[in-house]
Amino acid sequence: MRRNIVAGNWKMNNTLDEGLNLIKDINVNAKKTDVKGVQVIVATPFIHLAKAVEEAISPVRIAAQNCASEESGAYTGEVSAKMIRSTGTEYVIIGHSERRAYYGETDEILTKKVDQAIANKLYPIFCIGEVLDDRENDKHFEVVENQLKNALFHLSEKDFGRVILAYEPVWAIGTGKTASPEQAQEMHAFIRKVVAEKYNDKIADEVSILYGGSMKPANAKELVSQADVDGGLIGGASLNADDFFGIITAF
Ligand SMILES: O=C[C@H](O)COP(=O)(O)O
Repeated sequence: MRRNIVAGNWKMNNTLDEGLNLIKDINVNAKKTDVKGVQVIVATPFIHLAKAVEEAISPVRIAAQNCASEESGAYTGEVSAKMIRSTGTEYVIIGHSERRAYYGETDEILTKKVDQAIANKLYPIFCIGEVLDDRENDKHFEVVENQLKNALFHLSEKDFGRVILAYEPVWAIGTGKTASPEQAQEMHAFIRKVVAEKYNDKIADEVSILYGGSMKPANAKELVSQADVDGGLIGGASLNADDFFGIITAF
C-alpha cells in the first residue's frame, strides 16, 4: 500500500553512542508528535543496527544503508542481507548515488543486491536519479527510466510491491540545491508512469516514491504536498532529531 514515509540516512556519521543517543532523541520526538501515519525510518551504519532496532519505538523503523550482492562466503568486509535481517532490521537502502559513484555499483550489482534483499524479507529503498549533466542535456528521464528497468523490472509484481523508490537528483544531494516542487512532481509522475507501463496502474499507484536532495524543514511542506511525492529520503537534516521531525510534521 502506498504510504507516506520519511527515511533518514545518516550516511557515515555517528559513533555507536552518538547514534543511540540520536535514536533516543528521535523516540522522544516521536512520542510527543502526531506523525499522522507517516512511517519513520532511520538508516544507520551497520554497527548501530542491532542496538538501534532494540532502542527504536514505533513508528520508528530501522534500515541499513547497503547490503552485499552475494549471499555469504569469502567477501571480506561485506555484510549480507541475511545478516542485516537477523538484527531485526526491516529496510535497506540500495543504489544510493554515493554507492554508484564511489564504489562502482553498476545496475548488474544492484540487481543482485535487490534480489538478496527481497530473498531475505527486507524492504529495499531503491535510489534513482540523474547527475547535473544528464539534466542539462535533457537526458534525466531516460537515465531514471534505465535505472528502474535495469535493476528492478525483473521483479515479479509481488516482489516489486516490497520496493520503495527514492528519486534523488544527484545535483541536489548535500548541495543545498533542492529540486523545485514542480521538478520533483514531474519526475515522480514520470516514474509512476514507467512503473504502470511495466506492471499496472494499481502497482504504480501503490508504490511509495520519496524525494531526496537537500530536503529540510523549510522546504519539506512544498515538496511533500505534490501529488506523487510520498515522503523524503533525508541526509543532513536527519542528523538532528528536531530537524528530522520538522520534515516529518510537514505532512
Ligand atoms: O540519502 C539522502 C540523500 O542523499 C540526501 O542527502 P541530503 O539531504 O544531505 O542532501
